[in-house]
Amino acid sequence: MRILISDRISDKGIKILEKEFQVDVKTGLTEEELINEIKHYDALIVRSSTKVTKKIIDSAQKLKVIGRAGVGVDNIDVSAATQKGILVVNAPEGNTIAAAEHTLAMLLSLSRKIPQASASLKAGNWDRKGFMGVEVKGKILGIIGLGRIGKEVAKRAKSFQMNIIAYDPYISQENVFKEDIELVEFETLISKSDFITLHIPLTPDTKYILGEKEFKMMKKGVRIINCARGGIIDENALYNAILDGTVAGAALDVFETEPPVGNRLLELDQVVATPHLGASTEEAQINVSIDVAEDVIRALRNETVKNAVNMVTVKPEEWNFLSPYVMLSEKLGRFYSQFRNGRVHKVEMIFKGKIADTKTSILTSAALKGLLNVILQEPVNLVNAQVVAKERNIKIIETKSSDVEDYGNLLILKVYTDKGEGEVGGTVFGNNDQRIVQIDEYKIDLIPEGNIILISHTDKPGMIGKVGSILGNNDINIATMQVGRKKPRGEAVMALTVDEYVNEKILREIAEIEGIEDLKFVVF
Ligand SMILES: NC(=O)C1=CN([C@@H]2O[C@H](COP(=O)(O)OP(=O)(O)OC[C@H]3O[C@@H](n4cnc5c(N)ncnc54)[C@H](O)[C@@H]3O)[C@@H](O)[C@H]2O)C=CC1
Ligand SMILES: O=C(O)CCC(=O)C(=O)O
Repeated sequence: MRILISDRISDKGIKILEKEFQVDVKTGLTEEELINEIKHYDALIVRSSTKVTKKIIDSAQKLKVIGRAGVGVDNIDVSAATQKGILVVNAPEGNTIAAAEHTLAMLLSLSRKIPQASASLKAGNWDRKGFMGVEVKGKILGIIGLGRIGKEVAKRAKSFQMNIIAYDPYISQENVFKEDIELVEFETLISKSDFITLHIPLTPDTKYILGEKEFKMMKKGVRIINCARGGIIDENALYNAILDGTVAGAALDVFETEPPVGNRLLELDQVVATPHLGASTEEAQINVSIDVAEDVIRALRNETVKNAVNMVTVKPEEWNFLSPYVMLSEKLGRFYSQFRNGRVHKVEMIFKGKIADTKTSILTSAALKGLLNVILQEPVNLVNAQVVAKERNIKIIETKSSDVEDYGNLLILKVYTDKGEGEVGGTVFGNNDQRIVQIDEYKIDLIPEGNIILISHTDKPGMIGKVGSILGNNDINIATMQVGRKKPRGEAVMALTVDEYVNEKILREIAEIEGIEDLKFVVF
């Protein structure tokens, strides 16, 4: 398998990749060049310079994973990747400290005008009046986004005796000590802070989170630090707010367009700027390079990854428990789509027992993968299964209950079609003994492997013998046989596992036996 690395990353990760794969490092490629190159690769690794556009993703022929050596994935069209079933992984932990330390460096540079003073001195001046600063002690620092970096910034700012307030709608006060950080509403943060620092991703929701309206609400003399992403601040509004004196200064590591050619903010004395250096420490670059390399390897080996962006992530301990159920779910889907017809409009996954408390979404994806791969031309995998289903107007629901009936854990795939509904249920015995235990209302005990002949019939004497002799006459060996029935001589389901492939002619011969209503040949 081949891996393309299109931005500069630390050698440490490259060496890990090279032990197992062919690795090509080609930096500075244009979009057109990447469109041509990507066809040959199973994995692509980028930092922030490469823009992984939909065109590039759509040109990929065997790409399985895109790795981002860093946190932000706004340079990757994640929804195009998901659509195509390409996994996106990032390395979110390795550069947290670097970004937090850079933020503090920017905060102090801004409050003490260090870059401006340094430039003045180097230009031959000895100006001690022009660079009067402000202390940060006792000032209010407003943090927008209290994730990994935001929290590390808070810790460090606390040691400068700043008063910290934060806005993060996804974090509650129980998760942070009130004495350290007070969680406040967005408007309160905007209007009360002396310094505002942002640590949020760039998404449609956060675009221009600070714009003209927000700058108007700020304290006069506020200072802004952005070491997260360009685009979360409206740069024109910031420019105007600096000119009208609302904002005393801004420290910017990131810009809406990078490099920020012709950006008017860079002309202002009140602006301190670095060229997206938040993660640029030796330590961080080694960390993210190793982290992304390891996750790309896991993805290429079809193992569970640590930092999936477009798929549910499961911890290794949890994966040990879940993986047989993931395999079983897929088999339930594959089984169902081979024994029932009809246009699917709703899929319900019913989880009973301890399994209901796990990350069931991955099991639902697996069942959809099994179901849709039989029906559709395009490849469906765990990454794109739910997206592909929704695109086809298939409603997906999950029903969970902790009730334990006959089995410790039970998964039921219930499918609603224009021809009615049906269900197939399964469980796992021991470590990995997967069984189908229910077909519609019939109880059964079937190992979902190999070739299975599934017969709906009326239960009566001689039925099994007739089927058996047709198979015997055609040299088909029966491995196992199961009958599920509601009552003797009523409707029943017969499932025969056979060692050989059974052709159409033999299946028709069996279907003609009196009392057989339906017959399907299922291959796992
Ligand atoms: N300048 C640089 O070189 C670097 C920049 N970054 C940027 O920093 C960002 C944050 O990184 P981490 O802290 O590691 O991510 P994280 O995912 O740990 O934290 C992000 C936080 O933002 C919060 N959030 C999301 N939407 C929000 C909103 N509308 N308002 C307020 N809070 C919101 C989330 O709840 C989360 O707690 C990254 O997305 C990346 O863009 C990260 C590393 C280096
Ligand atoms: O790769 C870099 O240096 C940028 C890091 C960054 O912005 C991120 O991790 O989100």
